[in-house]
Amino acid sequence: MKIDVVTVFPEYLAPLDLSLIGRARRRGLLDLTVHDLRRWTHDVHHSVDGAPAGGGAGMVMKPQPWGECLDELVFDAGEARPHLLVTSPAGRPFTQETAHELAAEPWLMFACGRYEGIDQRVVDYAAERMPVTEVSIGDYVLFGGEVAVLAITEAVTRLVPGVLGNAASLDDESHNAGLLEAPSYTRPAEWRGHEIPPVLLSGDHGKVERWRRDQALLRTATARPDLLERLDPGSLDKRDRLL
Ligand SMILES: Nc1cc(-c2ccc3ccn(Cc4ccc(CN5CCCCC5)cc4)c3c2)n[nH]1
Repeated sequence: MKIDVVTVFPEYLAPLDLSLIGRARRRGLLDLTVHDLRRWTHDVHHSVDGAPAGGGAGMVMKPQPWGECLDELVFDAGEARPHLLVTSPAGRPFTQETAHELAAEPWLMFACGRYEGIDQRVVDYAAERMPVTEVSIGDYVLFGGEVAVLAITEAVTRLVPGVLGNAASLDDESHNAGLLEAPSYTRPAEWRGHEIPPVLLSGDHGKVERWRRDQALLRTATARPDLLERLDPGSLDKRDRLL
């Protein structure tokens, strides 16, 4: 998978050099490049923003640097086109389902805005030439798009084959699709007066699986009853319904 990230704070994306994503990059599983948008400015101050048309608070990112960035990274680089992801508080909510959709794409490009966002014409112009999705990681307003890109990049790249060493972790997620995960424990068996639930030390895999399913249902009913509403009724067995 090829990923390009365009930002005025490339150092904000330094965590992408670490851990499993860093290892996947070094192994050639991810071709990830972070670009400084100021590379496509030409004034002495490398300015990337302007006063909002029609007035209002803050500043807006001007279109010219973004246009020249797209020229160099996309239009002048060949026929292929990325899926452009523009993070925004007003975007489509990013979910695990979105992560799976994006993990299947060959080329993603993230546009990290700052200030009050990017001139809308950049999004409209790009959408005439490639798939563009405005995406939000939650109903709160960040200073800019970089944190959202870090979150999305982690969620997507852990689904790319070979990136997450122990593929079993992904299987569990698919098993409990739609529910929150059950609580996890590791040794010691007793810690500051708190014990590991005995069933998990019983060696009875059937009982353990059943206990984890029950816990996932109870946790979901408590923290995210909305997810239960959306569950396919066929995925709940008779016992599940009794909980
Ligand atoms: N999930 C999520 C993604 C982002 C995100 C992503 C990208 C950028 C680029 C800039 N900002 C900051 C910003 C954006 C918009 C406003 C204007 N808006 C007016 C009406 C009320 C809400 C705010 C203010 C500041 C960004 C914020 N935040 N949260």
